Amino acid sequence: MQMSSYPPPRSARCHALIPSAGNGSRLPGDAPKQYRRLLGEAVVQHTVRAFLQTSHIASVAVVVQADDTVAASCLAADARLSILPLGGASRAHSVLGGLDGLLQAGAVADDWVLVHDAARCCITPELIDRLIDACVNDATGGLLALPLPDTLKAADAAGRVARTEPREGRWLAQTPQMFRLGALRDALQAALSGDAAITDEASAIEHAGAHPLLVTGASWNFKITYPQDLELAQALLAARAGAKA
Ligand SMILES: Nc1ccn([C@@H]2O[C@H](COP(=O)(O)OP(=O)(O)OP(=O)(O)O)[C@@H](O)[C@H]2O)c(=O)n1
Ligand SMILES: C[C@](O)(CO)[C@H](O)COP(=O)(O)O
Repeated sequence: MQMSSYPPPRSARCHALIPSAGNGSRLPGDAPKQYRRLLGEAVVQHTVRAFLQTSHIASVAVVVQADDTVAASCLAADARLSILPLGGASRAHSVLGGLDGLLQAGAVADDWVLVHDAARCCITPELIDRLIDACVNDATGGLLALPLPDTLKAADAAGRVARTEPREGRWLAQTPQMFRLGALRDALQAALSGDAAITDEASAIEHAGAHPLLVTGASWNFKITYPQDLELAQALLAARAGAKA
C-alpha cells in the first residue's frame, strides 16, 4: 500500500484557485457558462464541490469580475470557500488577481496553489488528489494533461490539410495546474509584462525556464467551451448521480 504524505506541513498547504470571471463568448446564452445550470446547480458549484470534497485542500477561492452579482447566490456557503472579485481582462490576469487575493488572505509564497477552470466541472476529488500526490514532493509542480489521442493535422489558410504533424510527445493541457504560489505569481507577472501568450499557468512557469510535470488526467475532465460540451457535462454528472442513488 502506498503511504500518503498527508497531512502536509504548514509550508505546503494546498489552496484551490478557480478562475470564474470569463464571459464564455464561444457558448452564447443567457449567462456566462460558469453560471449555466446542470442538475439544478451552477457549473461553478459542481466544480467547487469537488475541491471541497478533498481534505487535502485548505481553501477554495473563486475569482469573479468586480461587478459580478451572481456568484454569491450560486455557491453554497462553506468555511473554506471565498469569492474574490478580482477578475481581469484575460484568464491569466484573473489568476494573477486571485493569487494576490490569496496572499492578502494569509496564504504564503511557499503554499501550493491548484488553479482550475470553473468550466471544468466534471473534475473529481480523486483526480485532484492524483495531481497533489504526484506534485507535492516535486521541485517545480505540474499539471493534469492527456497524451494526444488522435492524428494531428496542420491546416492551411483554405482550411485544407497542409501536413500531418507527429503526435508523439504531444499532450493536451488540462487543469488543475499546481505550483508554489509565490513562484507562480512571479512567473505570471513576468510573462504578462512581455508579449508571451499565456493561456495556462504552466506556460508562465515554462516562460520562467522550468519544466512542469505532466500528470495523466482524464478525457472526462474536459472544459465546457462549446454548446455541446454543456450537454455532455449534464449527461456525465447525471450518470454519476444515478450511480450513487
Ligand atoms: N478574463 C477571464 C477569462 C476567463 N476566465 C476563466 O477561465 C476559465 C477558462 O477559460 P475559457 O474557457 O476561455 O473561458 P471564457 O473566457 O469564459 O470563454 P471564451 O474564451 O469562449 O470567451 C473559465 O472558467 C473562465 O471563467 C477568467 O477567470 N477570467
Ligand atoms: C488552462 C486551459 O484549460 C488549459 O487547457 C485552457 O488553456 C484555458 O482555456 P483558454 O481558451 O485557453 O482560455
